[in-house]
Amino acid sequence: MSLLSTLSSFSELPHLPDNVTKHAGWYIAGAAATLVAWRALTSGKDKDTKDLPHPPTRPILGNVHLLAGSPLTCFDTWGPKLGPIYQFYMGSLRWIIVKYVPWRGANYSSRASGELRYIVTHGYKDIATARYGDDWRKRRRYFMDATVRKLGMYQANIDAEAEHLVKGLRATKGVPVNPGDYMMLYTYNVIMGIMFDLRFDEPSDPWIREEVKLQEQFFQLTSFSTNLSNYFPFLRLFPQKWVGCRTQDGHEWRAKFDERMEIMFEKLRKRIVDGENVQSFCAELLEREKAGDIDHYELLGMCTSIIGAGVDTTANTLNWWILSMANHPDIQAKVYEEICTLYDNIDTCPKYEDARKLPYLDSTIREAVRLYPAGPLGVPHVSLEDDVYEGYRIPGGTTIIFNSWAMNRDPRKYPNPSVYNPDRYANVTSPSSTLMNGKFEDRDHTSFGFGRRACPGTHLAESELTTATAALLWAFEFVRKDDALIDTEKYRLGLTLAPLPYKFKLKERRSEVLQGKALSNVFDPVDGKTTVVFEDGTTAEGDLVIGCDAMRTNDRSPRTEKRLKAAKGNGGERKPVGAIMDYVREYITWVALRFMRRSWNNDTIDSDPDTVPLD
Ligand code: HEM
Repeated sequence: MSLLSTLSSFSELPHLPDNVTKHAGWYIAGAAATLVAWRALTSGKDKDTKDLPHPPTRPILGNVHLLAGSPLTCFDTWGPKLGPIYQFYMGSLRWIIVKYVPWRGANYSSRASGELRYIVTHGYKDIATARYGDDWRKRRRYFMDATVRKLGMYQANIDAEAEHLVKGLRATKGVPVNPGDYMMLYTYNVIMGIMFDLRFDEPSDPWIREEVKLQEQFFQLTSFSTNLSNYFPFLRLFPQKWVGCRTQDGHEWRAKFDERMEIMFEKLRKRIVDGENVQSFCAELLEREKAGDIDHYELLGMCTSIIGAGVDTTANTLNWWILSMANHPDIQAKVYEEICTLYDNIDTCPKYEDARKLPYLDSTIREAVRLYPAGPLGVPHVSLEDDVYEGYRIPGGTTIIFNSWAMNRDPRKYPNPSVYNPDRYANVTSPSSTLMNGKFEDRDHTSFGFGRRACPGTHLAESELTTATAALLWAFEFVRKDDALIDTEKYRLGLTLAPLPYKFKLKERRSEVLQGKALSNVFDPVDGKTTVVFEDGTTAEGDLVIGCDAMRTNDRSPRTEKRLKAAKGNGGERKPVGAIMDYVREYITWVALRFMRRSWNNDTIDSDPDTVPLD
């Protein structure tokens, strides 16, 4: 379900006017007649081309019922049988999924339309959902100017944030916390530093909690079950509120996000007016707005993309890397040894300039990015024009998913693909940001996307990951809570791919040196407890818990908020009958999806007569 949520945001259809509902019968009859006529007119055409293979489909549903469970597993099953390129149906929509198809040209570089996406981006005036064209190119160029050409200008910030990350975790004094919150604070602060020259101290800061909530709401707003009419257009014949289309929530989300951004911009303007020379990306954007190069909505849209794409992705990659270190003490020890031998100034927290010279550390990061891509199915692309690929017809406007998950785990390229083995990158020296622009076969992995839409934040992500991992490992040892390996093949697929909550201990390595005193931190492998002695003589012990649950703390969807307000009787706008309808709709959706899965989950590709024969 969660993946579908992500994917669904790329396939919404335009809204039909309300009066459609009055003439539903005529519309259905008209649509059926058009379909028959179209079939008659087009049959026999394109004799030289063929349709792509596809898994068995059900009338109306297509393949939605199979994907609703675990899409990655579903694609893992279909892929070996259907080959490197095949199609499947999301209700009435045909999507294509590819593996090892190195399309780089403009044709496969656009994005799909969608009503909610239109709302939350002020009409695609951002980077990530913008259609291919001059406006997208311009915004992407401005962004990359800051994060590639001028990255050096922000590096001191990133170094300082990595040190804050270490200090923040040390300051918890062994009280169990969720380090995932600290990773998120780190990546959010890096982005806020670049955009506004601003930072926050604590993950518990109300501004940060609100941010976590907004990101989660954004994800829910574009989720599968709230947008069923994307795939089943006949649902558009009903009032959209009945079928869960949450346009009003989309407007509210946008208003809230804009309000927060305007507060940031106001602070920035004031500092500039006061004569401060603020070096920040948004200060540059304000200049560009003044010069008429961009309008205010583009300004806000770009902020949406950068925060939306740049925080959770890198934070969860760090969570996966920590998990990998905790699972592999031998690998962890080797990285630490590399830090000790190659880094001269071991008494101070390493900075990027030193960390980037540690090849084994670099391999451990690449391996985590390969095995756990933040967006395992990337962001769907859309083709602009009709095309024929190896004899297959690919109509313009088709949604195309690049299956990074499968590509990164192909045993032909990565022997024992699910094993965390940094040595596979022993001879790779070029950064991913360089390799992704070279030959497809030479890439270290495909986690940063494809062609012209490939991630423009790759350089920044590389710098953030290198700086933070070196600082963390310099300061702490990650120790598994018990002997059993933490299961890395289970995950939560929400906004990005996140590990399930897992427990480990942070054993401080350098407290003595950092504090200038012979303080101790002792990990007892027998009872599994770590005791840290602090400067003031106090001691503490405890587990540190990491996991995606942190991303959900305090989370409440707009709908839940309204319900709570209504329940408290404090005048929430939603009337009780509206709340009941919400429950009923959610329940029906839930039952329907469970029913569909139970009824058809015995389907196999081979047993279905509709399946296109495979060689
Ligand atoms: C480990 C970290 C990251 C990973 C794995 C990652 C991955 C991706 C992927 C797979 C895409 C879609 C590419 C495609 O459509 O083919 C993407 C797009 C994007 N990413 Fe990243 N990303 C990361 C970090 C960042 C950061 C730090 C930023 C910015 C601060 C960022 C900004 C963007 C933007 C703006 C897009 C949309 C590009 C477009 O549509 O033209 N990403 N990213």
